[in-house]
Amino acid sequence: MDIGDSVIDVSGLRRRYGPAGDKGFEAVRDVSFTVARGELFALLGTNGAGKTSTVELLEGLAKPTAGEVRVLGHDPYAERSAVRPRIGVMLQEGGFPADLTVTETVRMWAGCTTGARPVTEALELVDLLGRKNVRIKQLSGGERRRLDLALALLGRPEVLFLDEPTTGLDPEARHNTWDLVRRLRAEGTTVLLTTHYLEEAESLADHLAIMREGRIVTSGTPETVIGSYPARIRFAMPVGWFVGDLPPLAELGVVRHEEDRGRIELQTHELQRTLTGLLLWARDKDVELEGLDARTASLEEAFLAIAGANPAGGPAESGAGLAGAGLGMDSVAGRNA
Ligand SMILES: Nc1ncnc2c1ncn2[C@@H]1O[C@H](COP(=O)(O)OP(=O)(O)OP(=O)(O)O)[C@@H](O)[C@H]1O
Repeated sequence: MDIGDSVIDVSGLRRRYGPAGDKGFEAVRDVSFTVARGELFALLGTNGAGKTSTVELLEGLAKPTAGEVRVLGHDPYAERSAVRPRIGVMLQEGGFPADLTVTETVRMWAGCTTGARPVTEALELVDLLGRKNVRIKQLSGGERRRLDLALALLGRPEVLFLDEPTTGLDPEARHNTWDLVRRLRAEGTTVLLTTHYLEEAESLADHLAIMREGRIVTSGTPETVIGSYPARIRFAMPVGWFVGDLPPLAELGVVRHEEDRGRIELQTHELQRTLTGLLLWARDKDVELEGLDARTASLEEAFLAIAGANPAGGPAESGAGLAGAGLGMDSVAGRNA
């Protein structure tokens, strides 16, 4: 990646809460990544993995214990006045005065924002125009999230930080938010997103990183992260036939297989080769593989294997995974290229 093109540069980032030693807690441990201009980067991880602690450092809300952050070429903490007008921040908890109406809230925010969008435009973007005279305390949780987003977008930011933007939204509002984020990205906005919705990351992200216990344990494009986990082929063994009757599984490219009461699952990194071998065998033997189902791994499977406390099924030897702990995005993505 051309460094001149990057909008967010994070290197060796650490964040400790409390004092050094056992009494403190290091929530971010040697995190490095780069986000290019116009890209959507998703930070994923289980509860407590360190996503918000990391994003707050990028937003300039706290000073790193160690390491470097550059947003639009500046230190967002030390040079806050240079960075703040160019970024939009949607925090997990907005916290607005409960008695103000939606319009009053946006107007108040616009008063502190350089080059703010008109109130109507901001509310239209997030589908809240119909609720403009409603008081904050009467909004639903999902409507408050959308108001948070409207405020983050008010100053037409070059970089947008979205911390779990669709939590609490119904499916329609979530899809509308995704469309809006896609539109903003198409207009050149760089977006850093944290989310627990893997479908959201899979569908929106150009690059993603999965954190566990304060570290990035894997990163790359959604395709490379998913591609390092095996595809699965499932079928019922024909009556009278056994796994041992199949061609040697290693020759078919199978890396692992399981059998449960006649149901077979083959795992492979070469889905086409394995499937072809299996189907040719079935044709030669003139048998039907009932319930045949072949699919690549999903981001959810990869996530559970990587970020979960109880990893199941490992990454490809050459792929991303726990072996990548502590590596920055480029080095891990490079291994998957
Ligand atoms: N102010 C604080 N003081 C001490 N520990 C904290 C503080 N804030 C967060 N932590 C701890 O740091 C760790 C990382 O928290 P963080 O909120 O960054 O995780 P997260 O990945 O954003 O989680 P979630 O998905 O639940 O929002 C957690 O163990 C949390 O308890």
